[in-house]
Amino acid sequence: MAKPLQVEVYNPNGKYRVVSTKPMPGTRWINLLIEQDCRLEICTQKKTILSVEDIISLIGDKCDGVIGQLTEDWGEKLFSALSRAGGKAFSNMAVGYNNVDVNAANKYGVAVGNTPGVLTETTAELAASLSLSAARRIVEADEFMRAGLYDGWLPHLFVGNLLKGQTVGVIGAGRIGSAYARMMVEGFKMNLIYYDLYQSTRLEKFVTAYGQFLKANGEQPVTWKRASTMDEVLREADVISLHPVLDKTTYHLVNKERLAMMKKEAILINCSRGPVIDEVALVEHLKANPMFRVGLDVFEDEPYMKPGLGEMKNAIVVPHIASASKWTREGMATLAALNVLGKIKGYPIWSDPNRVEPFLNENAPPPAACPSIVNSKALGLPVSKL
Ligand SMILES: NC(=O)C1=CN([C@@H]2O[C@H](COP(=O)(O)OP(=O)(O)OC[C@H]3O[C@@H](n4cnc5c(N)ncnc54)[C@H](O)[C@@H]3O)[C@@H](O)[C@H]2O)C=CC1
Ligand SMILES: O=C(O)C(=O)CO
Repeated sequence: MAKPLQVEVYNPNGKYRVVSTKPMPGTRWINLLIEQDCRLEICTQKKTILSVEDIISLIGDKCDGVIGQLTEDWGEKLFSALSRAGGKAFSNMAVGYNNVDVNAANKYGVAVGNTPGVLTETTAELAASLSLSAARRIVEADEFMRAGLYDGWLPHLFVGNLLKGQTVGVIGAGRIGSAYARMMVEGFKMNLIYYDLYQSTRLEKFVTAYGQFLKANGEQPVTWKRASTMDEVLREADVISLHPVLDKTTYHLVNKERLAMMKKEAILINCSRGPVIDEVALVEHLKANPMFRVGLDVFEDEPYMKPGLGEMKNAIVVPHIASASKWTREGMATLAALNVLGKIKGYPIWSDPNRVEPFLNENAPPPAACPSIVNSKALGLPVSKL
């Protein structure tokens, strides 16, 4: 028999058994669970990505709920194991849940939570950082400096792109895409073109109002346009940032043909999910177009990069850190724990997953609701009146 995974146990006599597959930042989430009579078991095994078998062993014979990670494969096997153990709730510590087979969860009556809202600005800030770093070639310049190659100012040294007055393109203007768009428009006075299945009226109103403000101050106003196709964004924008969910419709959304539509000196940013870009085609495109630059937080075969990507000077690569601010990660842990706790306690579902602030206020008890359950309708769960 395989050796059991290492766990740390809090409140051993708690009535409800909750498992967290990883230690998570902060302590509030731990306290919230143990104050509500949960025995919490946190897997502390030194193994970055747990297998399905590892998680089945953590679930064991009795488990009321699990807090898991986006690196885990939550499908039929795990939901059936959780259901057999009496579990009714699982929450990803992430807003994206492409690692979860929601139909399988529905089949076993397991509620699936995610953590929207708390990571919107943090993720958008990283997309903005990558945009700036790519435009001004910051990583290349840093490497050059550290290599001792700088021997004096030169007119052509690391010349990049001025963002002001250029066009920023956003694909997927939901919570994060809209926050990124606002940062780039307001911060750098860029014009906006976006593509989404839905109209983002709040974003449009923001850019209109900011444009009017600039005009009233004698400056060139910024503009916005909602594109009717994604290709329009790719052709027109100078900086393009990808923020859709990953599903069948967005897999390889950016492929060889679409890369060819983009401007030769365009910048492409991906802080959504790796498979939204065909990474093999991207490597070829980067090789053929040295002035084209990318900033990537996510990768098609995470944690691996496709061959050649790591050697490309025109690529900035960071290890899926877009949501990595202390406040956000602690908030994600809190929301994930409250999703599981709320379902165990029979609480209703919070009516607006875009308005999660009441759950994050450390000076007040959280509302008696599950902050965000993605399959609440399918399971017929009641909605909170709060
Ligand atoms: N790199 C990281 O650390 C992080 C990555 N993410 C990723 O970002 C994604 C978006 O998060 P939110 O903005 O909170 O979600 P959201 O649901 O508010 O926004 C997603 C948007 O994508 C749009 N969309 C869906 N299919 C599309 C298509 N085929 N073409 C164009 N637009 C499409 C939707 O209409 C929606 O407006 C998450 O699902 C997750 O995968 C989120 C947080 C951190
Ligand atoms: O929340 C998500 O979807 C993430 O990728 C976490 O950073």
